[in-house]
Amino acid sequence: MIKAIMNGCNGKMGQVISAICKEDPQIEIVAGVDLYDGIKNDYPVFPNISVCDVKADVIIDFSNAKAVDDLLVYSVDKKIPVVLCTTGLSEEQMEQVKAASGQVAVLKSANMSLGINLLMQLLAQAATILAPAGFDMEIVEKHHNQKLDAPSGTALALADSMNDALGHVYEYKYDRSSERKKRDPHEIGISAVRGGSIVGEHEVIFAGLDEVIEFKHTAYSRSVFGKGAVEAAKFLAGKEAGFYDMQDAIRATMEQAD
Ligand SMILES: NC(=O)C1=CN([C@@H]2O[C@H](COP(=O)(O)OP(=O)(O)OC[C@H]3O[C@@H](n4cnc5c(N)ncnc54)[C@H](O)[C@@H]3O)[C@@H](O)[C@H]2O)C=CC1
Ligand SMILES: O=C(O)C1=N[C@H](C(=O)O)C[C@H](O)C1
Repeated sequence: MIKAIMNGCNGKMGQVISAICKEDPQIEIVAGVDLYDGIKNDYPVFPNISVCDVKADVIIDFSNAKAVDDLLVYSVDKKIPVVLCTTGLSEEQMEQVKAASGQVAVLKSANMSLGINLLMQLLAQAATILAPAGFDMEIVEKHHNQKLDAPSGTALALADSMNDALGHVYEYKYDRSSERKKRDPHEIGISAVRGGSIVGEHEVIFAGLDEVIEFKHTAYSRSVFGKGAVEAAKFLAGKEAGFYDMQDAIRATMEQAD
């Protein structure tokens, strides 16, 4: 049985993961961490990860960007692999994540769903054909009104998958209201919509001359992220130091199924 610490256990995703693990005989949450203590869980909950003294094989993190610095220190110090799902990290924090992965296994993904991870591969392929043919690339993402970061980590990851495939020559454009000028062909526009209880929608538009191709992913429930994160935790427990992503976990799960 894999023993997991749930960082951000009393949040929306923390509670989804808790419910999934309760039904899974391969993984158990042995401790939680959260600033908010208003939920009763069947494991001990600590207000900060630095005071968590429960032994574990892996940490699953869905918390807040501000919590990630302490999380990385703890993970490196205790040599516990971490599945890092929190979005909105700064560039400095991304450097810290990379540095931590030199000492412990870190799996970072802005989106744990199978659909988005497949979409990244499809977009890389589409971009290499459509961008040189003059198609403009735009991303529109929609999320619930409680989300703190914008644009979503997923929108940035989708843009990165196209930009990586195109040799990193594209700039990301988040706002067109500050200047009056035509769209630069070497930009990827990213727009964020916030409202109600939308779980997560990502639409990628390739707009060419007289034709438009659109790719769209809709998450109808948070369990698509939760299931992916739990599979990622099972994959990462016991792994040697290194930087892993969701594609690594999906590949391993598919190889096991064969
Ligand atoms: N990678 C993925 O597939 C997904 C990533 N996310 C990301 O995960 C994060 C959490 O999302 P939600 O659960 O929807 O948010 P939420 O706001 O419902 O939950 C976050 C929880 O973290 C707690 N928290 C805040 N500071 C903390 C600290 N220093 N230590 C421990 N806990 C702390 C909060 O009290 C709260 O209970 C966000 O960054 C979100 O964008 C969300 C869904 C999917
Ligand atoms: O905050 C959320 O809810 C989500 N955040 C992630 C992101 O920023 O991409 C993933 C998912 O879309 C839900």
